[in-house]
Amino acid sequence: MHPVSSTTSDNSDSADPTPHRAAIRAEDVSVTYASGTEAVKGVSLTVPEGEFFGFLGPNGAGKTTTIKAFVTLLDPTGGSVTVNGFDVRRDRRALRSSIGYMAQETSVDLELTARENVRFACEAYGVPRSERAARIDELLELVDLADVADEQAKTYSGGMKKRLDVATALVHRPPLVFLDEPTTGLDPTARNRLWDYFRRINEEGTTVFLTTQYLEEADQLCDRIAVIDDGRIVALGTPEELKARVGGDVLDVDLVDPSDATLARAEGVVHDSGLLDGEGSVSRTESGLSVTAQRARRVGTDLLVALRDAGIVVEGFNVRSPTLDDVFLAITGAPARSDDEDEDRETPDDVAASEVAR
Ligand SMILES: Nc1ncnc2c1ncn2[C@@H]1O[C@H](COP(=O)(O)OP(=O)(O)OP(=O)(O)O)[C@@H](O)[C@H]1O
Repeated sequence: MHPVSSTTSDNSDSADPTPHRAAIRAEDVSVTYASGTEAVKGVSLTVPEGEFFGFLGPNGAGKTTTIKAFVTLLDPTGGSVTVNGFDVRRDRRALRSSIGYMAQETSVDLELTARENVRFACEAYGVPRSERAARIDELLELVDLADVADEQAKTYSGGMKKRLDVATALVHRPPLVFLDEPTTGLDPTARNRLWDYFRRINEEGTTVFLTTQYLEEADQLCDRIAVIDDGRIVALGTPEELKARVGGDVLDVDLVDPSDATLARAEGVVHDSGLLDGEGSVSRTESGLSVTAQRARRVGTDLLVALRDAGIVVEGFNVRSPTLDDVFLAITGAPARSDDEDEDRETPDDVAASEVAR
C-alpha cells in the first residue's frame, strides 16, 4: 500500500498472517542541540507495522526530540533512521507524506472551522479533490466533531482541538502516525475519548508511535513500551514484561505515623524479619512502605504482625500486582509524574467549549 524498501521486509513470513515489516527502524540515534544539550543518546528501536508503540518518559527525557528526528523536523547528530522504508536524511519528502504527525502543540487554525481545518489539511497533503468532501465528513465523524464542524475552532475546548488535530493528521490515510503527548493536560473524560480513537485507528491497521508521560496511557494502549530516561532507553518490552521485571507482587503498608523515624524503624523490621528470604525491595511512599517481593502475598500477614509487635501502628494495607509506576520506580529510581501534577487541566470537554469561549 505504501512504499517499503527491501531492507524493511526482513521477516515477512507467509505462514504468519501478521505483517511484521518495520514501520520504524532506528539505530543508535543521537541528537545534540547547538546549546550542547545531549537530548538523545544512542536510541535504537524497531517498530513493526501494525504495532501500537509507546515511548514513555518524564519531562525532558528526550521524547519530543526523538519524535522530531523520526519525522524529519530535526537532523539526528548520529545514527540512522528509516520510517516506512524512507531514510530521514535522504528521503524527507516521501517520508513526510507517508506519515501522520500530531505535535504537542495544536496545529489547528483557530479562526477556521473544523471542516475548514480538515479541508486545508487535505489540500496540503494532496488528497484528490474528488475524495475530499467524503474524507472530511468521515474524519469529523470519527473524532465526534460532526455536530460542531462549522463552528470556529476557537470556540472548542482543549479536548476538541486535540481531536481536530487527530483528524488533520489522518487526512491522507497514513499507515503510520506519530502522536506526541496527545493527551497531556486533558481531563480523564477527554483523554478516554482520544484513547478510543487511537485504539480504533490502530485496530484498522495504522501503526501508532505515541509519546507519553502517563503510565496508565502506555499501559492501556501500547503493545510494547520503551522507557526513556535522560536520552537513553532504559527498558523495552510489553507492559507485562516490564511489570515482571519488578520481581513479584507489591505490599503497600500505610502507617499512622509515616515520619522519617518511624519509616526507618519499619524498614528495619521488614529487613530483620527474614520473611523475604533475602530477596525483594522496600521503598518509602508518602504514607508508609511498599514491599516488593515474590513472597509478598504469602508473607504479607506475617510482616504486618512483625510491625505490630514492634509497636508500629498500621493504618491500612494492600497486596497487588505491580503497575508501570512500580516499573518506573524500579528502573529509574524516581517516581514517574503523577496525574496530580497536571497544572493546566482542562475542564471536561463535554462541557461545550463554545460556551466557554462565547
Ligand atoms: N530546541 C532546543 N534547544 C536546546 N535544548 C533543547 C531543545 N529542545 C529540547 N531541549 C532539551 O533537550 C532535552 C530533551 O527535551 P525533550 O523536549 O525532547 O524531552 P521530552 O521528553 O519530550 O520532555 P517533555 O515531556 O517536557 O516534552 C531537555 O533537556 C530539553 O531541555
